[in-house]
Amino acid sequence: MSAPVLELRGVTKTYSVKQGLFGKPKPLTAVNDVSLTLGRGEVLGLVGESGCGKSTLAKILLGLEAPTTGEVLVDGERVESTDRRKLARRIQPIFQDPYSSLNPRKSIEDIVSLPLRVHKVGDAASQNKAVRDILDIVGLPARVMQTYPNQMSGGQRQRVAIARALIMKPEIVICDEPTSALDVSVQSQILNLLGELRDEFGLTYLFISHDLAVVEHLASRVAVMYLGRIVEEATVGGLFDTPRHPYAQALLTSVLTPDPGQGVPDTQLGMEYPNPIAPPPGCHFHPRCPRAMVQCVQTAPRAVVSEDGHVECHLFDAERGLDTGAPLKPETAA
Ligand SMILES: Nc1ncnc2c1ncn2[C@@H]1O[C@H](COP(=O)(O)OP(=O)(O)OP(=O)(O)O)[C@@H](O)[C@H]1O
Repeated sequence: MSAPVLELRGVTKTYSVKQGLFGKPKPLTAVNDVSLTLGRGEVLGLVGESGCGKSTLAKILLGLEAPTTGEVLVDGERVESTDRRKLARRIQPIFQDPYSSLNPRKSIEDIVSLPLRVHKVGDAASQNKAVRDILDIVGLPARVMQTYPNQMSGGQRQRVAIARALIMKPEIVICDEPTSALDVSVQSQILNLLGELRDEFGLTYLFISHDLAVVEHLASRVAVMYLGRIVEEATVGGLFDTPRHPYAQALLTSVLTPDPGQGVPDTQLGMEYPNPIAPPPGCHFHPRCPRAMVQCVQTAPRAVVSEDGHVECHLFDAERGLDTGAPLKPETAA
């Protein structure tokens, strides 16, 4: 990988959450000690179920939230969330829902030119030309400039959102579920467009999705997130060939189910997603893991690839080395 353009070092974000009217505030760790790097021009996929912390991570990268601990570096330089203006020129978002992320009372020209006006880039004439140019690049005719979001289809609106993100010529684009509100046929058009734009402008993407099949389309590497932690990071090929973490294995199985796009069905993992205010002890995944061992209640095992290519979870004992433990749920143990 080339020198990282974006780096997260041990980033944690904890919110204080009150449960009920008289409940005492409790800490909720939305992002837990996450370290990631993105090389220039790379597409890193970030996958995980709803509530695992993907959007919080995106907000930290966009300077919309400050990490509780840890740091974000752009081109090796530490970024403070107070540097939001500086960050906006380099990192731009594309959000999930083009219906709610575009102001319905503003014309497309106003929406797309807003970043230029906020950052006082050029005069009115050059801003108008920049809007025409970027609309052309994302495949929209100049005549849409005077129309409003409600006069457009979902795919056209997402093209507008992409144009707005790119008008500042950012280096990094945080795509937070950019296609999940769109029809399947439109999804692939938008994914293709994002791929073309990346090639043309050398963009770096963090591509967030709950759907591994969508990530596979664009990303070269994938990070799998569970309860705020990155549980596995691999190349797309590596993850699809030999997923190590049992959660990554479950995600992959869900890609092969006849109802793609729905994340991991609860039925497959046996229970609902845990409450991040009271995460399970030991390995956070153990209550849902079909291969959990008794010891997983205390400690997270390591995934080890055996000589025949099988992935097994092993406990690590300083004296005995790697060892398999006793199954927690004998009835499901393979
Ligand atoms: N401002 C906040 N205050 C308190 N808790 C929050 C806040 N923002 C997020 N959370 C909690 O942090 C956890 C992670 O949320 P986040 O939105 O980052 O997850 P996600 O993976 O992006 O989910 P989704 O795909 O549903 O948006 C959730 O339990 C959420 O309720």
